[in-house]
Amino acid sequence: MALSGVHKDRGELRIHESLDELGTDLADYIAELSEASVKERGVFAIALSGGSLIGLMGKLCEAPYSKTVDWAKWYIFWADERVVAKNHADSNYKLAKDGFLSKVPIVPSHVHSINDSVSAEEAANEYEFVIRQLVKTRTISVSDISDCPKFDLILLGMGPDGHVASLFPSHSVLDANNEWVTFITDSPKPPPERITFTLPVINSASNVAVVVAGEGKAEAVHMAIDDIGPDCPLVPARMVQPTKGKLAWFLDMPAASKLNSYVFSE
Ligand SMILES: O=C1O[C@H](COP(=O)(O)O)[C@@H](O)[C@H](O)[C@H]1O
Repeated sequence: MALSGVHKDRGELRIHESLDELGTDLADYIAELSEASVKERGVFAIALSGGSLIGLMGKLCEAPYSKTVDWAKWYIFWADERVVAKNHADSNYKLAKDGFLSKVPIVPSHVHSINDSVSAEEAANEYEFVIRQLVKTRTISVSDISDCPKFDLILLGMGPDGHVASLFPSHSVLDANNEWVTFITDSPKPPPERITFTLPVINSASNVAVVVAGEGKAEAVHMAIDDIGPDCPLVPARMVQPTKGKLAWFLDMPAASKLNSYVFSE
């Protein structure tokens, strides 16, 4: 790893020389959390995002992880999904299925994707209902300080505008705090109809990792991590602050290139 350290209030920073190195570190991190969770709870409840994240998780499909991870204990969810057919090029499910889920022996009934044949509102409600049933059986743990589900790991990407999941800057979706899963029909990034975990759910997870690569996201990384002062706009990624869980940033050098140098001091 090129640089690593713990920021005073923005979690662990893991900055990598290359995407290859980032991919290996990310696979190690996920495999370690899976092992710890299976040991403690017997299962691993992980929520994926779409976008570049899935490609960066690719090493998990290779040795040694393909053989050593206890895939039968994994339960898969999505932190956000586009409300399109599952075979549509924009589907986060399709992306994960083609790039990851079809390459490892995850139990098909453990893969919890949205109902793509209903409205965004209904899909969000149904998805929350599914999660509620799995919280009752403790397949998904429950937060001890809120009524929210406590996923073992939520993996997030981040857009150049600082959005995470489908929580976009200056959008009212950022204020949703009565639901676990909500919906939008006016996403500034196509497609417009999406469902998304709300901030309280993301911030109740045991572990949240934000995985970001590329110079085009350097400004958003700076806004999400550095001390930027009260007058700067609050990007959604900065609102990711697990209450009791751990936050980790997986960055490549170009994405980290606008961070203030003091963050590297540890
Ligand atoms: O629209 C979305 O974008 C973000 C970021 O995607 P990336 O390709 O820039 O990494 C993604 O995390 C989210 O799941 C997706 O729906």
